Amino acid sequence: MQRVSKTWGQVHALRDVSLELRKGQVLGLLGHNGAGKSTTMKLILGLIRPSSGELKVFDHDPSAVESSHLRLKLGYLPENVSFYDQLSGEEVLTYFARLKGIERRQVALLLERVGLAHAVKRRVGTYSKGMRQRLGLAQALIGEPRLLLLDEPTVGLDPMATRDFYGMIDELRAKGVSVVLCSHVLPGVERHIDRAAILGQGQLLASGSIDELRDMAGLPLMVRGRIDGTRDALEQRLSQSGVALTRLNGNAFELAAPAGGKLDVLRNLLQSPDLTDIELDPPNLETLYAHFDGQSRKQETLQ
Ligand SMILES: Nc1ncnc2c1ncn2[C@@H]1O[C@H](COP(=O)(O)OP(=O)(O)OP(=O)(O)O)[C@@H](O)[C@H]1O
Repeated sequence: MQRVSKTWGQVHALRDVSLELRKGQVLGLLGHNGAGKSTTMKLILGLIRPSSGELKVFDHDPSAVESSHLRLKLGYLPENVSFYDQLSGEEVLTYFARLKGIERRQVALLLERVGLAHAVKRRVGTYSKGMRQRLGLAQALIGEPRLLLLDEPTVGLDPMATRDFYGMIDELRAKGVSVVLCSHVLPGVERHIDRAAILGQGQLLASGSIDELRDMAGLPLMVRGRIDGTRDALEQRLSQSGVALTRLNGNAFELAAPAGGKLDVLRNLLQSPDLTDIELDPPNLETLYAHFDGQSRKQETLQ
């Protein structure tokens, strides 16, 4: 995507967004409600066209009529999956496979892969929310797509099913499948994505690998530890390098080591003979998301 904008009347759903996704990469697309995530997915699918800018999927304009063959390479799980309730899971998937021109043979394998083998003959109307979501995933995987677009894929999945889902994403990534993953459920996502793009009010607030986002944000490393005896000496030593120590219960403490000076702080800590425990908590995806989103809201208030 090169400087892509999309407007709906007065609404700027996307403004000047540039993004790139390579083969076998998983991109986490993050943003608050209405930030432009679904719009981005619909543009990639060719369901809508950009108001300006350029968008290419496998080197083609996805909305061009002659690009209909492209759709065979794409798999899409919409945010709200809805199926024909009167059909069984097997019938639903067979129907979607036929629409995509894919052999029925895949249907049973896919249902097994998403853990629905026991319910293939049951009517979808009797499925639980998580089972419907699994069926949605199976539908997105029909025809072994090269690019998967998943809108809130783990909504309704229990912790084990969520773990299985991310295991599946890791396998697909290893096979060279590219994935765009929209999620509001951030904990646990960062290990499975190569890059994150954070959208806010239709604008790209930040994008890069987790390490790049950490460098950009310059947030401190949170350090928690325990010390045998008094914390006074350590407190004094750290205050010389401008780091304040917060006393917690018992003889535990917490401090925020500045991004640029964290190694100095850690060396200082490790030299303390009384240190009995230490835990490091680098900024995670949730903290980074809150940072970039908060920064853009602050700027908006100032304008
Ligand atoms: N067909 C449409 N007509 C008018 N406005 C639209 C249309 N589709 C989206 N919008 C607007 O574009 C903006 C971006 O919407 P989008 O659905 O892309 O957000 P989102 O990030 O997917 O949000 P959510 O997390 O709530 O699903 C919103 O202000 C939305 O109201």
